[in-house]
Amino acid sequence: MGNLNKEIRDGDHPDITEERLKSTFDTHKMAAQIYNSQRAADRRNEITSAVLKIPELQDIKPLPFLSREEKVEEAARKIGILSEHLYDLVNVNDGAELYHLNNVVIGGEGNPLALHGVMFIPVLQAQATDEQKKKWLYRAMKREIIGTYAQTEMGHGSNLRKLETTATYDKATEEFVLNSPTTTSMKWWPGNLGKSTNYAVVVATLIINEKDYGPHSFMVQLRDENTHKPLPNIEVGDIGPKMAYNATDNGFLKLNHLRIPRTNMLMKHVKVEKDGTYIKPPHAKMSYSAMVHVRAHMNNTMAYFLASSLTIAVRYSSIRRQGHINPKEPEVKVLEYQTQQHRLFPHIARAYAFSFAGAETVRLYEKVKKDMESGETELMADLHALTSGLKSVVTYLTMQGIEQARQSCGGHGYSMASYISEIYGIAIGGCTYEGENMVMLLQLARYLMKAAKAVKEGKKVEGLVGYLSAPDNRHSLIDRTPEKSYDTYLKTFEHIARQQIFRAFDKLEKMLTSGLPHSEAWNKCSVELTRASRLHTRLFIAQAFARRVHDVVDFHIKEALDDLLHLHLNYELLDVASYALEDGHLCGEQMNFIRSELYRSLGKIRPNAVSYVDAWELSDMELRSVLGRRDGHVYENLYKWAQNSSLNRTDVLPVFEKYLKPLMMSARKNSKL
Ligand SMILES: CCCCCCCCC/C=C/C(=O)SCCNC(=O)CCNC(=O)[C@H](O)C(C)(C)COP(=O)(O)OP(=O)(O)OC[C@H]1O[C@@H](n2cnc3c(N)ncnc32)[C@H](O)[C@@H]1OP(=O)(O)O
Ligand SMILES: Cc1cc2nc3c(=O)[nH]c(=O)nc-3n(C[C@H](O)[C@H](O)[C@H](O)COP(=O)(O)OP(=O)(O)OC[C@H]3O[C@@H](n4cnc5c(N)ncnc54)[C@H](O)[C@@H]3O)c2cc1C
Repeated sequence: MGNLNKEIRDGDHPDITEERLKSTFDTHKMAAQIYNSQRAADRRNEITSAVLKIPELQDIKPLPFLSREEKVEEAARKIGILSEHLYDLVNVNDGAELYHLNNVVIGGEGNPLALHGVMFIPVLQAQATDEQKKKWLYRAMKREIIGTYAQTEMGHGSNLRKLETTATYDKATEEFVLNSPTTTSMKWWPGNLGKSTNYAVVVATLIINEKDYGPHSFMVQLRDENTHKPLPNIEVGDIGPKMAYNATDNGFLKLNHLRIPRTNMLMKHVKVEKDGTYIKPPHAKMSYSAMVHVRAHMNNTMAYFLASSLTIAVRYSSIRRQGHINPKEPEVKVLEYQTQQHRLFPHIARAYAFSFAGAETVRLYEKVKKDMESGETELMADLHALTSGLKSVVTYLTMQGIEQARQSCGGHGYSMASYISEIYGIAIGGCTYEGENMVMLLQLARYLMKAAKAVKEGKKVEGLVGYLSAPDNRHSLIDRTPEKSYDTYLKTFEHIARQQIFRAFDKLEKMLTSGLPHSEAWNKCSVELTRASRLHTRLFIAQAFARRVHDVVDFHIKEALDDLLHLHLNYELLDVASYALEDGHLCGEQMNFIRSELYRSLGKIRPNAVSYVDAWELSDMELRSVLGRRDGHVYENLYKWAQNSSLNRTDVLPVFEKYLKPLMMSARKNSKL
């Protein structure tokens, strides 16, 4: 049968092997849970092995030692080589395989085709007519052209209805005139817009006969297909270095009365006829589909970022020895400290939870996408509410978890050798892109307030907000349930979310009744509203985790996931317990119960800690971290890694003669006086 932990190899650091030998579950079977099927988990490993055999696809040196130009070039070089091998390495119609290939070969810092795959192709798939697909989509899929999604402007990102770029219809020539009238109207931020792409779907405010029809999508050719020079009336460039993600050329774009044919507006759902007649889409927000596409997939991306940093931190914590618990025994692995466990294990549980919630979200997204193809839009509001809440909560909690992982690695966590700072930098972009987190929490709040209103009016609500109509206990039964029955926990989460939703609703209603205009009342309640959204979303995440554990058949996997779920529920509940203490739903005694369950959980997770992160099956190539090495041989490799520093090329730097020597000479001269 072999070892349950599939990462064990001869020659590994004995401390990490010791951890792996304790595994109570088969890590590859657990990978099947994380990646949603055994086949998907197998394919990831097959792809990694195949990539490792292609020398040109390996990093030329550790990425932190590359300049920005070198990063951009490296990513482009690899994209070129990948194109030659693509069909041998992956099924190009499988998004998960492509995503994995990208993570292994290129990593998260970006590449010239990042937005091409993530938004340009999806927006064409969703919003282009069949004729437009023939013209652009199939060429895009073959990579004959490279595109991006250019929506955000220097002055407006969140409030799409105030985009300043205009697309004015000229009936006489049957063209749209695209114009950026001000500095703030310049497109600013779109990934790969700066230097890589030659096409973009540009989102602009449609004007017909001086009437504003709001944001619409237009296909714009930016650069000559052969010379790559920007076309006339187009200014385009890179916006400069960012916190991270610097292999990507996020760009700016200024359109100067650029004329494009009428047929360049994406018209699957919405139309402008030759005579300027506007035909409405079946749902006003269908053109927001590319954003919903990314939001729906972000849970899994964030779970991946979180799992990556935890893999690094937990593996490192198993070989790092410092201090004593029993003074008579040798120094312990830092993973033995309860504080270290409390710092890391709840985030491991969250990474699993986000992945399971992500799988449910993608399923709903796929259904809505299919419905939309036939003009059916009923579930769009549910999906928008769910993805708005999840993208906000999951990115925020991921940020917290990655930072804890960094701190848990002590000083070496701060070195780029850990690579955690880059992962952090890439991940936290998610708090902002695809809708700033507060803005998106407030979108969910609109949906929750509608549901609360319906309940107050005596109507029954269903689906994601069904619990608002369900019976509630005055007091939580949390300490009176048999072990491994999570119903009472979930009921307590429901109670907390319900109370906060109605608290925000009542506050809003009171202000409205007092005569305050809706938008002002809304603003004055917005902190309470975002709290309601967060609690509703955290309930969903806990429910999705419990649903998955419930469905698992394999005994050992179920047991291991059950331990994580138990930790998750106790940790998360403690985090939001003040809401339940306020109205006496939980009492002090129950808080003690939750705390002691949490500490018990940490102990239960401890022997499997390395295996829980190993189950993500993240190879050394994709982790790019000295601290997170699979074999645990960190110290000698830290030293090797530092040799890459260009400062070590000579023993004495020119700055010595130029600045330091004169400084010291003059100081010495002065002290002799
Ligand atoms: C490797 C990987 C790592 C790295 C990968 C890195 C890739 C990064 C790529 C990043 C790309 C980007 O950021 S692209 C740019 C992303 N930009 C954004 O996300 C902008 C965020 N802003 C918005 O989405 C909008 O402006 C929003 C906030 C929703 C407000 O829109 P509006 O003003 O038009 O609408 P409102 O008046 O607020 O709402 C009117 C009604 O419409 C509903 N509504 C709004 N949007 C809806 C939607 N999508 N579907 C259904 N319904 C919707 C609302 O719920 C309301 O319903 P009722 O309540 O019933 O009336
Ligand atoms: C890494 C990265 C990649 C990106 N890629 C792309 C891309 O490919 N294509 C593209 O088009 N864009 C892209 N963007 C832009 C991104 O989508 C926007 O920056 C994002 O939507 C936020 O909008 P904003 O910058 O206007 O923020 P702002 O709205 O200016 O936010 C500033 C503050 O105002 C608050 N605020 C704003 N409106 C409200 C409100 N109504 N209620 C309460 N508070 C509010 C926010 O909460 C925030 O605290 C990218 C951004 C980043 C960081």
